[in-house]
Amino acid sequence: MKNIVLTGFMGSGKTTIGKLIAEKLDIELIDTDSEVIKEFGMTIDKIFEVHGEKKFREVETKVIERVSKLENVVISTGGGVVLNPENVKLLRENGVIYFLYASAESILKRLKDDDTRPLLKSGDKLSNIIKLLNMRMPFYKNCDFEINTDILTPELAAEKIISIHLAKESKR
Ligand SMILES: Nc1ncnc2c1ncn2[C@@H]1O[C@H](COP(=O)(O)OP(=O)(O)O)[C@@H](O)[C@H]1O
Ligand SMILES: O=C(O)C1=C[C@@H](OP(=O)(O)O)[C@@H](O)[C@H](O)C1
Ligand SMILES: [Mg+2]
Repeated sequence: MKNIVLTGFMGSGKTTIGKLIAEKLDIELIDTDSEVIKEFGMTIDKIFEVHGEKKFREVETKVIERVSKLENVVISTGGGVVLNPENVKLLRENGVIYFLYASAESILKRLKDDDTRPLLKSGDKLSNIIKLLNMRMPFYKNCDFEINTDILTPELAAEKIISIHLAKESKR
């Protein structure tokens, strides 16, 4: 089976929905953030603080180079993975890309008490989300399927992706 690759903004549900899909299909989940955390031996927040975003992105791409070679897995990406076209190209080789859409308002609701995302830590959270989301939207739109998570529970979003994916696989 081709990999199920989840993309989308911070708080769109990539980690949560990826876990559910992996459980339901009984396949492995790779969360690229967890892989980067393992490489550095520190949290994302600490990596940004100590090494900076540029170094984080370099290691993130190394992780993508490795995990994109796998097959039959779910890959939950970090929200910035799609900014590098090379990452997207690699992920497409063995995978189908599902963009999890969430509105700025939903993202704020989901992340208002979160302090683990360095890019949303300083300044006004809603205006940061709107600015980054608008800038990134063309990158997210470069996907195979778009799933609107504003109107779905994680459980239903997982089921929807599985049904699209299995239908697509059966036609290959
Ligand atoms: N469809 C959804 N509806 C409501 N809350 C959600 C949904 N998807 C995710 N969440 C919540 O949003 C928060 C961030 O989810 P997470 O999976 O970490 O997002 P991401 O990995 O895309 O940054 C979590 O608290 C999660 O429970
Ligand atoms: O959007 C981004 O640039 C980032 C998203 C985060 O992952 P989630 O999308 O899982 O929150 C994490 O990779 C890092 O904080 C940077
Ligand atoms: Mg995540």
